[in-house]
Amino acid sequence: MITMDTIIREGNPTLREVAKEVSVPLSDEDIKLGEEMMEFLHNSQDPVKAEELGLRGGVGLAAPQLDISKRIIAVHVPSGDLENPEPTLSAVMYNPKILSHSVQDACLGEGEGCLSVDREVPGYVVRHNKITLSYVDAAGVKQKIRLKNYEAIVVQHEIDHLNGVMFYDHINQENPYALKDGVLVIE
Ligand SMILES: O=CN(O)CCNC(=O)c1cccc(Cl)c1Cl
Ligand code: NI
Repeated sequence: MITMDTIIREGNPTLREVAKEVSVPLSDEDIKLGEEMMEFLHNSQDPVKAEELGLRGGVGLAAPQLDISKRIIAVHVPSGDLENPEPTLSAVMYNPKILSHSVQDACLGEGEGCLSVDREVPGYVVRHNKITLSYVDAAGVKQKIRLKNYEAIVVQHEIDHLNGVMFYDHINQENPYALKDGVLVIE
């Protein structure tokens, strides 16, 4: 089971490597890893389990955060509305690739956090507002989807991990809250 002890922290060189594509058809090992990554996200978002296991909450996770330099990410974005418990996006993605993106940029008003970063790093993380993404799903099927707003931001945070990029690499050092005209701030 993945716990906070499994997650490597900044300073570990694996976080700065470009991860390798996984072979398709998927190996049992890679399928099992994806399942464990998704289980971690579920546990981290469950108040009882998170407290029991001492987990920080997360809506995404990338294999390099487990010191495994493979292009595998898991995302589980709850709808945030108790009436409708269905997540807005829940998937394990193998070899995810951004095929195209909007001109429109966006950032989260609250900034971003990372389980591999044991500190707050304030500031806007400007990303693409909309992306067209291809990936291989847990069943080994090639998928092509379009994402926007929060879901697109989360997936970009995870794909950054596959390329050795940390969220704070995008923050303007002079003025962390500087914004170019037209950037959408997502609250
Ligand atoms: O790489 C994944 N993590 O580090 C998990 C913890 N961070 C989050 O869940 C998180 C929090 C805020 C904004 C974004 Cl975009 C993300 Cl992804
Ligand atoms: Ni992260």
